[in-house]
Amino acid sequence: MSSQNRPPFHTVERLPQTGLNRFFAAVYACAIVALLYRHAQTLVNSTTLPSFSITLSLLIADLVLAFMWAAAQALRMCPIRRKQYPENLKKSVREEDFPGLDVFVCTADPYREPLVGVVSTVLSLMAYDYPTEKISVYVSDDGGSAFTLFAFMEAAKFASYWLPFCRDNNIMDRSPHVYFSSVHSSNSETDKIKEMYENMKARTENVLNKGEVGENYINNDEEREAFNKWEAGFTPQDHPTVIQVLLDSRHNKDITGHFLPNLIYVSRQKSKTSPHHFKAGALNVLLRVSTIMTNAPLILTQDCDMYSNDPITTLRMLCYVFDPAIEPTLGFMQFPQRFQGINKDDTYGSEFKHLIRLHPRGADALWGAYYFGTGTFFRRRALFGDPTTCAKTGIPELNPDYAVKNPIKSLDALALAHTVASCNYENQTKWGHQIGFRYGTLAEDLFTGYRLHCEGWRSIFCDPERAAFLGSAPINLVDVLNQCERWGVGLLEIGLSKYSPITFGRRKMGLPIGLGYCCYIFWPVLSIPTTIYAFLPALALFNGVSIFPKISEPWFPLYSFLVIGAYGQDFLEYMAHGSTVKTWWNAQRMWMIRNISSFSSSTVECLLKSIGLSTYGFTVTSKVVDGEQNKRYSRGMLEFGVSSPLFVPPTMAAIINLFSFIWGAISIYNGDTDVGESLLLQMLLAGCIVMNCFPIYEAIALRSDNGKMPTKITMIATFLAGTLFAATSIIFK
Ligand SMILES: O=c1ccn([C@@H]2O[C@H](COP(=O)(O)OP(=O)(O)O[C@H]3O[C@H](CO)[C@@H](O)[C@H](O)[C@H]3O)[C@@H](O)[C@H]2O)c(=O)[nH]1
Ligand SMILES: [Mn+2]
Repeated sequence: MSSQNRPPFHTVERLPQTGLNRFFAAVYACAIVALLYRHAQTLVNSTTLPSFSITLSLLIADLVLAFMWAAAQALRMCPIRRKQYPENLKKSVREEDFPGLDVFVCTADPYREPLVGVVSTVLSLMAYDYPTEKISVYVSDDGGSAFTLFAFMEAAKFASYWLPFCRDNNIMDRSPHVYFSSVHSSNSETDKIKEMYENMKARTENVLNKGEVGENYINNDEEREAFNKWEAGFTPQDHPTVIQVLLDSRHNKDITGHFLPNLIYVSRQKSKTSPHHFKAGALNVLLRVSTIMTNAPLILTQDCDMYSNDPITTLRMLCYVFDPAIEPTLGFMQFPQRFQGINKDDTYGSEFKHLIRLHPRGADALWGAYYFGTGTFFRRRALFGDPTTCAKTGIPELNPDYAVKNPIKSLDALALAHTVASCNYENQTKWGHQIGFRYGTLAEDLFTGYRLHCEGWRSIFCDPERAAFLGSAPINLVDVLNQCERWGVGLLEIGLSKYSPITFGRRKMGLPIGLGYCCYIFWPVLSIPTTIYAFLPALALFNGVSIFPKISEPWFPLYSFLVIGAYGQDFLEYMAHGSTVKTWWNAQRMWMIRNISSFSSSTVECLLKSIGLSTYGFTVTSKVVDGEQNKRYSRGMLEFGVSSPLFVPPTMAAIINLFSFIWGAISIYNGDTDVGESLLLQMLLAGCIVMNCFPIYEAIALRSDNGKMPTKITMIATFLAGTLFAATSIIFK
């Protein structure tokens, strides 16, 4: 059937708010210009050093905010929404014609990434409604752990029961971990599978707890030989390559006689002396190994905690692959990260509504959605050079067009796979620079997508109602802030490199797309204005110095409009997207905390890194759920507990704003009309920050559980806050 007269595989719709967004942007832009004019005027007229520095600080803060606002507007200009019709695809395309799919799953630490969750993710992906013999799952184990290999050996056995069970009963939750946590009453078949699952889980946990794969857990010589690779001296940081084919779709069948997908365990060679480029390096090894073994034209990259939540996601993706109008330059398709286990009002603002779900719709309309590291289907070819020229790798088998001849277990294929997984293989090659996932940043995901876009590849954002993938988000503040700090470092590494979106990106793709990227890449610079606004107005208030306009001045309504406009738009977008008021409130609180804590720390780290004083690396976010912590999280409490320096800035902001606010309130009560008049905006700002900091006061003074604020942090923050009060009172005098 020609593509003109068949029912559509997908549609695009422009979102109705576009006109309103544009109008509001025009008005708001005028207000920003007026504000900057006021700052310039005040700066010129300022006569004392304190007033000059205050105005300069506010000018810098507002310039950064204005820049980030402009960047976001690029994404608000014409957002679109896409829909897929997999039922139409199924009518027009035969299953035999579906392309092969290589799935990459990365894991890095069996202790921080619990194995039951990791194997459940992989099982959920193996169980797609897709011809099983066309799926190959490659697991990268950067933890170099025999326990991870053992867990996958167990999973391979369990798969031959689990896959037919899902298929025959049309199960939607294909992660066994998720399915068995919700299904209780059942029939004998379910009970049997559940028992097998529990058994697999128990064996995996036993091995991990014992710290060795005991002889009674090993079934045959092939398995024994595999574990023999963990000889003395084998450590996660220093070990040879281990590649183990656990399922071979040409030979291994499930209990109903269907072929199983390929399942391959890969732990690349590591050496303390060669850089391994974290996740990007792991993905490049999988890219090479899979090119040699199966070379499927499509690739799905997945984090170990992001399981498939919808078995037809692969069909949705094919709706674009089979569209000849889109296909030639289609580099990748991104499904948003969505999360399971987030509490009712999302205490830590983990869903990142704008960055993950709303802004990509705008980017999709401009050129293409961002690559978020997980939930992404790539065309293999896109990772090998621009749409017109395929990069040369020097090995015929390492070419996206190569037709694989050797079976995956053949000695030739395995030998070559070991070679390309060795740690020196990439030296003096284009890997990580022009081929594969890109190096040089801890935000390898965004950077790789960005470079692909610069090369001329496009991408598509699919956000179906039922989440395609669900993953875990950290449930304690220190993990949240550490994760953000890493992102911040990674993003600044891109922003400060020769690939900055302001220069390189704008030249390659034009201003709007370059700006759209700035919204992500320069996200950490929000630390500058947020820190200024969190401290300066309160410190000035305490010293009776007015830095904002009086109520009677004509500038007062301008300030009110700028603040209410920005927060109001954000609030309305949250509401329109089905959030609760509390969710929005938490998100804006976390915006403040992240900016003054994680992102200011990222900025410092990045500066230190650029002069060679820091070797900040990729710390894997823990996916372990602690029972007590989880209880407090579900009650919406902020979890401090450990003495992290990242808690100091928010605690200082809490203390300084509280004192200044109380001082202001007392002055007003005493009839000091000047405070009511000229310091009103500072009072309001301090009041809002105090409201945001309620959980911090609670953690300092009212809690006795393990998640309370450590006394050490309270003392350090109080001391620093006191120093700031003292210092400013000298300056302002
Ligand atoms: O040296 C490493 C470090 C991490 N990982 C894997 O990378 C994934 C993401 O790590 P995680 O600790 O979960 O980081 P997050 O901050 O949650 O991840 C977000 O941010 C990363 C970039 O910082 C992206 O790669 C991810 O896709 C994105 O979900 C996990 O599967 C890890 O196992 C490796 O394979 N090797
Ligand atoms: Mn993660």
